[in-house]
Amino acid sequence: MNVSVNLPNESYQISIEKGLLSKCGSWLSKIWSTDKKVAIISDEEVASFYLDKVCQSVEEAGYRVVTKTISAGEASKSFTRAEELCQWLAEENMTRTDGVVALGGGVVGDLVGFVAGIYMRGISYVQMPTSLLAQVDSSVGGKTAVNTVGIKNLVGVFNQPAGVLIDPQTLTTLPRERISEGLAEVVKTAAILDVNLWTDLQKLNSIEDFLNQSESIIARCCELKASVVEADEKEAGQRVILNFGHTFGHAVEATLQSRGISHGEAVAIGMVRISEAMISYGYTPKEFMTELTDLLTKFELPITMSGLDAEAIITAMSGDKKNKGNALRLVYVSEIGNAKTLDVSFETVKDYIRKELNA
Ligand SMILES: NC(=O)c1ccc[n+]([C@@H]2O[C@H](COP(=O)([O-])OP(=O)(O)OC[C@H]3O[C@@H](n4cnc5c(N)ncnc54)[C@H](O)[C@@H]3O)[C@@H](O)[C@H]2O)c1
Ligand SMILES: O=C(O)C(=O)C[C@@H](O)[C@H](O)[C@H](O)COP(=O)(O)O
Ligand SMILES: [Zn+2]
Repeated sequence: MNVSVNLPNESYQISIEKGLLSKCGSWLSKIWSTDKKVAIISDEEVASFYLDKVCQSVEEAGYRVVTKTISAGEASKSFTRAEELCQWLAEENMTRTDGVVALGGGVVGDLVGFVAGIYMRGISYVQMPTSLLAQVDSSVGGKTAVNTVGIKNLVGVFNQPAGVLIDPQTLTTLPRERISEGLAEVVKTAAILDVNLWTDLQKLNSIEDFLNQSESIIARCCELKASVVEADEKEAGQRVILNFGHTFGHAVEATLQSRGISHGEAVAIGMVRISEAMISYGYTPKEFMTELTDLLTKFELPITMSGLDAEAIITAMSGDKKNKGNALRLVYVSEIGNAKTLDVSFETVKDYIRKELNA
């Protein structure tokens, strides 16, 4: 299955097929000439499963290959890792006419996409996402970033990949809680963009049921995200709806890093929290909450979290990139499959959070 992302300057294809990773060299040769040197960057866990296979296929296609692995986990989305990777690319004499592959989950994708955007002011890169979250969301659309001063994705660039290769077979080695994590972004995508996908998700009985249909659901999520990115590549307006659940979610994720909360778990909690608030003010229909929490529970995701520190959440939210002056731009579901935004003063949000979390 192929999905196109049509942009004024950098259109690209997303190829989705079980087993495609073993043929990634010939896939790559349709995008890059084989005289390029290719730097494949992965994390240690993903590398242990897939790096040899990818290297072999890329070399067989005729490319010169160099490889680098980083530690797995969110802590790698840092300036320090980005600088180390830039230094390594320089040591390997990588030039602007060469190419970089991001092989891994959203952490590798966001970090490597950022490095590819700044090394020599830009070197071509492709995404080979191996986690569900990266296959349905982070590998598409060109948002790249590192975290700093306790704020998620504070520094980054919009940098579209030259192509995205998705092999849903990689989900067989992904731990179950990471499948759940990716399903949080699938639920988000359906909630804001596609009532049909929402009802399809409701018909699934379990994570296993989802895995049986993963290829078509991944493709649907990519199509939906591509349509938003095509309409508003750099988040001047409509793209902001992809941030549903992320204002509170990112703050939870940043403040609970030491407890090992994942992005998807934090987004699940964030979607529930914003929907609670928006239902209480009459912006989101009441029935949405039961449907949302039923889906999240079925996919083994949290819907609430105790012990959140209101002041730490407020501080993390102050760095949200959607903020406009002293207002927070909040994304809410107006009806299933549609989302809208509401600008609310930071003072009002602070009062609400203190009231809710300190109750
Ligand atoms: N750029 C975007 O648009 C966008 C969208 C959503 C999320 N994100 C970012 O993505 C990150 C989360 O991504 P993630 O959930 O993929 O986390 P991750 O990259 O940390 O991967 C999760 C874990 O799964 C392992 N893993 C990945 N693929 C595997 C496989 N096939 N088999 C076995 N293990 C595997 C990784 O080594 C890691 O330990 C966050 O930093 C989030 O901010 C970015
Ligand atoms: O692609 C987008 O746009 C998104 O907002 C997708 C989100 O799922 C993702 O977590 C993104 O990285 C959040 O972006 P940010 O701009 O809030 O850092
Ligand atoms: Zn997200």
